[in-house]
Amino acid sequence: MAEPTSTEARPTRAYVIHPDLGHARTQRRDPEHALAEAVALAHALPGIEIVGEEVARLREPNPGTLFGKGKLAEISDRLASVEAELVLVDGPVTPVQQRNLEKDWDVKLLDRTGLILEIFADRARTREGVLQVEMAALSYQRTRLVRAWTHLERQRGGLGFVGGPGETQIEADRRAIDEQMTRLRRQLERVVKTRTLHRAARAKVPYPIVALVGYTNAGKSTLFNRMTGAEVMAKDMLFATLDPTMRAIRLPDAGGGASGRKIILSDTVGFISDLPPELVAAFRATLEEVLEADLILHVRDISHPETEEQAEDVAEILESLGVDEDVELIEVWNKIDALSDDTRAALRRTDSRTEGVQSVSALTGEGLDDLIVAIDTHLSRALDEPRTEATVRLAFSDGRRRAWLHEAGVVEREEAVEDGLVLHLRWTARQRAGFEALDSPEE
Ligand SMILES: Nc1nc2c(ncn2[C@@H]2O[C@H](COP(=O)(O)OP(=O)(O)OP(=O)(O)O)[C@@H](O)[C@H]2O)c(=O)[nH]1
Ligand SMILES: [Mg+2]
Repeated sequence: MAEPTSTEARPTRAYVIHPDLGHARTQRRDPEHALAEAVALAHALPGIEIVGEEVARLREPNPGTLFGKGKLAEISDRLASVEAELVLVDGPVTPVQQRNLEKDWDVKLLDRTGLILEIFADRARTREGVLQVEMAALSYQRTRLVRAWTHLERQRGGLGFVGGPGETQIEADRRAIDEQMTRLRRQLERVVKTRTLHRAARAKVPYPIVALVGYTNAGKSTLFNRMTGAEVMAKDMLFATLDPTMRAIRLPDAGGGASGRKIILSDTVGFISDLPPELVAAFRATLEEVLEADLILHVRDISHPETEEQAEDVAEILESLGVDEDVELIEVWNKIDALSDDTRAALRRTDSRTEGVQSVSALTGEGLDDLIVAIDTHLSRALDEPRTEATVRLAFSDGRRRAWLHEAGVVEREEAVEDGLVLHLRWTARQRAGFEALDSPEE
C-alpha cells in the first residue's frame, strides 16, 4: 500500500467510477448523469482533485472484486496512468470487494456511503449534526471492520472518531464501537431534549414555519438568502448546508401583495438519490423542522435534465420522513434564468395555470413577488384563518388586479357584466387588506 511520503496538504488524486449495472436493475437514470452527480459529490469533499471519471458497465457484480477480470485490468491501467490514489465508487462496495480492489489497484477506495459520510462529517456544524454523523459513521463502519478508510483521515484529520482500527482486533474494535455508540446515543438524547425545549419556547412565538426542502444544489440556500438577506453559504457544491438554519422574517410587501406577515424560514440539508439507509435514519431528526412546518417550499432546479426524477426522490423522502400528504406545499421551480426563452415562457404559462407552482429565479429575483403572495395564501389556508365572502367589480382593463386575485387563489367565480367583471371571492382579512393596498388602475 502506497503511503503518502509526507503530510503536505497537496490534494488527493481521486478517480470516480459509476458502476452501471444496466438491465440488472431497473435503471431510471442516465448513467452519465449519475456519474456527473457522483463527480459533483466528490467535489464536495475538501482536498480532492478529480483526475478521471468513467461509467463502468458490468453485467453482474462480481462478489469478490465487483468488476470482472478484464474490466479490473482495464481500469487498473487507467488508474496507473493518471496516478490515482483514491477511487470513489458510486455504489455499494462490500468490505471484501473493497479490500480486494484496494490491493489490486493499489489505491484507497470509498463507496458511495463512505463518500457521503465523509462529506457530512466535514459539513456538520451543530452538536446534533456532528453526533448524528458520528453515529451513522460508526454503524457503517461496524459492518466493515475489515479496514477503515484511514486515508482521508490521515490527510486532513477528519473523521477522527472512527479511529481506523487495525485488522487484528476486530472483536475488541466492535465492542469499542458498540460502547461508543451507546455513549453517543445518550448524548444525542440530551441534545434532542434541549432542542425540544428550545422548540417549545419557540412555539410561543406565533409565527408559522416555512421550510425550504429539495434536492441538493436546487438553490434553497440562495432563495433563503434572497428572502432573509442572510449570508448562509450558497455554493456550487453539494451539501453546502447540513444543519437546518432558521430565521424569523417579515414577508416583504410584494407590490402591495403580501401582508407583512411574520414567518420563520428554515433552510435544510439537500436530498440526493440513493441516500444510504444509515443516513436516512440518522438525518431524520435534522429534518424534524420540516415535520413541524406549516408550509413546505419544495425548491426544484427546473433547468436540470433530471428535474422530474429529483422531484420524485424528494417526494419519496418527504413521505418516508412522515410528512403528511395534506401539509401545504408549494413547488418552487427555480433557476428559470438558466432556461431558453421558449422553455421559460412555456413554464410560466404552466405555472400560472397550476395551483401550488411558482417559477422563480433565486439568482435574479424574478418571480419572487408572486412567490411571496403564494406563501401568504398557502399559510392562511394552512393556519385555517377565517374567511369571508365578497364581490369585487373590476374593469376589463384591470388585468393586474384580476391576476393578483387569481394568484392569491381567492376567486370562487367570475362573471362578465356589461362594463367589466364581477368576481366572487372568499378571502381572509389579510388578503383583503393586501388587495386594497394595490394601486388602483388609472381611470
Ligand atoms: N442560474 C441559477 N443558479 C442558481 C439559482 N439559484 C441558485 N443557483 C446556483 O445553484 C448552486 C446551488 O445553490 P444553493 O443555494 O447552494 O443550493 P442548495 O439547494 O442550498 O444546495 P444544498 O445546500 O447543497 O442542498 C449555486 O451555485 C447557486 O448560485 C438560480 O435561480 N439560477
Ligand atoms: Mg443549501
